[in-house]
Amino acid sequence: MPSALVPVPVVVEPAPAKLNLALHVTGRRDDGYHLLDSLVVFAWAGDEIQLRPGPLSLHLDGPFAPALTDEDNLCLRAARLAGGQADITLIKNLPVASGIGGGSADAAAVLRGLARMGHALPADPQRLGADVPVCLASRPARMRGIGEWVEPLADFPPLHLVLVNPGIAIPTPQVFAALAWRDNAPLPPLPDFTRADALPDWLAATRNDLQAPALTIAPVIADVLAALTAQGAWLARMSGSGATCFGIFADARAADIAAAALLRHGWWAVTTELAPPPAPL
Ligand SMILES: C[C@@](CO)(OP(=O)(O)O)[C@H](O)COP(=O)(O)OP(=O)(O)OC[C@H]1O[C@@H](n2ccc(N)nc2=O)[C@H](O)[C@@H]1O
Ligand SMILES: Nc1ncnc2c1ncn2[C@@H]1O[C@H](COP(=O)(O)OP(=O)(O)O)[C@@H](O)[C@H]1O
Repeated sequence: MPSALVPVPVVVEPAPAKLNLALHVTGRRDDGYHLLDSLVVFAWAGDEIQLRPGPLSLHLDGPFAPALTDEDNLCLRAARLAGGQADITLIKNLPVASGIGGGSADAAAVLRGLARMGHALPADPQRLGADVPVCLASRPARMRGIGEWVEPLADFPPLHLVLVNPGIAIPTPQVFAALAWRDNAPLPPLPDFTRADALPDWLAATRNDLQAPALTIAPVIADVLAALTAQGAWLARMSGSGATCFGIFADARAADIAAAALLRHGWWAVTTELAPPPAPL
């Protein structure tokens, strides 16, 4: 007689892409890390983490899995920091080293997933990366310090986004090292973003200070930004240390048309919207 199949419980945790809608570099600490003031949001487009009971192990799947190795993977480092055991599958949908926090979002998703399996969150998630605290929250937030101060925002308007990566991985330290000026003003005061035009007006008064140094390393970023603008984005800007750029469009149809055109350049391009916050832990 065949033995009864016992379903293995799976915890599925999304790892949404992190987007720095604005990023001002406001100083540098003695240890070389930079002080940031950034408005961060999270998009549906992202990786996926699956956790099954078992000894610690990692399986890589998805279109960008070949760009990664298992040993130094942030998923395993996150599980070790939390003292958790799990058989982890990472579906890698996001380009690697591309300014949208893929590794940090994966690490944060592993920590959230392990918490759902009964493990405590580590007290110091930023040891995994400066972006991990904001990725743990995974909701619109202002991020300061080197990333350890995260203030979630109460309300945020929906956005129709296109993410574009020209296929160049840029190491984050190289971009910070190429900064010409490190002592910029903080972000302007945050308005009530639900007010009509508050977000476009506010974004127009902000920048990504890492965009200029990234352009010196990967000039193709200028082509990506120009293509997003030509497709009708009301804002085209690089995220984090690049090279992924985002365009904000008036509606989903305009974003879809733009993404189709950008794919014809041979670039990675997806339409997406803001992700809902993770289920409470
Ligand atoms: C620049 C940002 C903006 O959100 O995003 P990404 O481009 O990585 O997505 C982040 O601050 C990146 O965070 P994360 O990728 O976790 O950085 P870490 O692994 O801690 O640091 C990688 C390296 O970047 C530099 N670094 C990072 C963060 C920071 N506030 N100052 C820095 O100077 C340091 O040289 C550090 O050695
Ligand atoms: N799960 C992971 N996903 C992406 N990158 C990872 C992961 N684990 C380790 N890394 C390493 O972390 C570095 C930063 O990758 P990533 O977080 O995608 O970039 P960024 O911080 O620019 O958004 C890469 O060099 C990559 O090799």
